[in-house]
Amino acid sequence: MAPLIMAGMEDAPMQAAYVTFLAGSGDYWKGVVGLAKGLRAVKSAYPLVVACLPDVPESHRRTLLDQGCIVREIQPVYPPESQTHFAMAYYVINYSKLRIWEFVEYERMVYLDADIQVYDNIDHLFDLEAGSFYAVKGCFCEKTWSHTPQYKIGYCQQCPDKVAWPEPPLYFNAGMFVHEPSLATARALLDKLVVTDPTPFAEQDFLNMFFQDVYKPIPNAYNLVLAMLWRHPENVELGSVKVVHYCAAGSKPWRFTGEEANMKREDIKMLVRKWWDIYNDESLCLLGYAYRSSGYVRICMKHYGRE
Ligand SMILES: O=c1ccn([C@@H]2O[C@H](COP(=O)(O)OP(=O)(O)O)[C@@H](O)[C@H]2O)c(=O)[nH]1
Ligand SMILES: OC[C@H]1O[C@H](O[C@@H]2[C@@H](O)[C@H](O)[C@@H](O)[C@H](O)[C@@H]2O)[C@H](O)[C@@H](O)[C@H]1O
Ligand SMILES: [Mn+2]
Repeated sequence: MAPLIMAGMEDAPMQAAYVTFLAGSGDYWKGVVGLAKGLRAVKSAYPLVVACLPDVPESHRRTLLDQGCIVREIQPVYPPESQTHFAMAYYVINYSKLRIWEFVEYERMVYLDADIQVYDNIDHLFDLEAGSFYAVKGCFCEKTWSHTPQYKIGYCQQCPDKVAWPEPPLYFNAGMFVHEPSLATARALLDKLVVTDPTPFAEQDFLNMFFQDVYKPIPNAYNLVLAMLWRHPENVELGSVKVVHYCAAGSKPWRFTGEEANMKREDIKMLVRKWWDIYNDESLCLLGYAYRSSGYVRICMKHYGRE
C-alpha cells in the first residue's frame, strides 16, 4: 500500500539538524557557543542540537538555549569494563556520542565536535545520498597513534604511497560525520558495544569498525584535523577549508596559550583568532541576528527615519 502522504507533505523539507555533544562542567560549552554562532555566520538553514550529559550545569544549558541551541539531555554510554588505556583518559565519555542515533525526529544529522568551527556553509551535506556514512579520513602521524602498527611503519592514509600497507580499511576522524538517526541502528550500536573491547581511540575506533562497510570519505576541507598542517601540508588548501577541527594538543581556542608544540605557527594563531572573531561577534548572538535578519529592524528604522 502506498505510504499515506498528506497533501503538500510530499515536498516537505527533510527534518535535519547539526548536532554536537557536551559533557561535564568544564569549558567545552564555549566551543558549542562558538559553533552555534559560526553556523549562523554561514547562514545555515538548520538548527544545532546539543546532546548534553546529565553533568552539564543548568547555567551552561541556559547559555546554549540563549544561543538558539536545542538542548537534549542524553544518558551516558559506557564501554565494557577493561584495562584499556585510552589515548586521552577523558575519551571514555565520548562513547555517549552514540546516543545521537536515537534522535529519530531527524532523518539526517551532521555531527560536529564542540572543538570544531564551520567557516563556510556546508548545508549541502544534508543532501548526500542516503545509506552511507560520510566523514573525513583521519591522520595517523601524531604521537597519539604511536601504539598502532601503521604508526610504527610510518603508514598514513593521507599519503598511502609513502609506505606500503596491505589493503588498509579507510579510517575516519569522528569529530565530524553525516549520519541517519535510527532506533534500529542505535540498538545495534549498543548491542555491539557491550561485546567489543575498548581501544585507545574509544568511540572513534568503534564507529570506524561499525560503519566500515558503508563509510564514504569526503574531502579534508570538511574537517581539517589541525595536525594536517604540519603532517600533510600538501593535502591542505587553507583558503578552501570549510570546517576546522581544533583537536591538536593545545589548540582549543578558548584555552589557547600558544605554549604547546606547533602552537606558535602563524596558521594556527590565525585560525585561533578566526575562532575568537566569531565567538566575540555580538551581531551573531541569537537576538541581534534574529532582529537584523528579520523585517523587524527595518520597520523600526523606517519608523524612526533611520533607514
Ligand atoms: O570535557 C569534555 C571533553 C569532550 N567533550 C566533547 O567530546 C568531544 C570530543 O572530545 P575532543 O574534541 O576533546 O577530542 P579530540 O577531537 O580533541 O580528540 C568534544 O569536542 C566535546 O564535544 C565535552 O563536551 N567535554
Ligand atoms: O574519542 C576519540 C576521539 O578521536 C578523535 O580525536 C583524535 C583522533 O582523531 C586522532 O586521530 C588525532 O590524532 C587527534 O588529534 C584527535 O584529537 C575525534 O576527533 C574525537 O571526536 C574523538 O572521537
Ligand atoms: Mn574534537
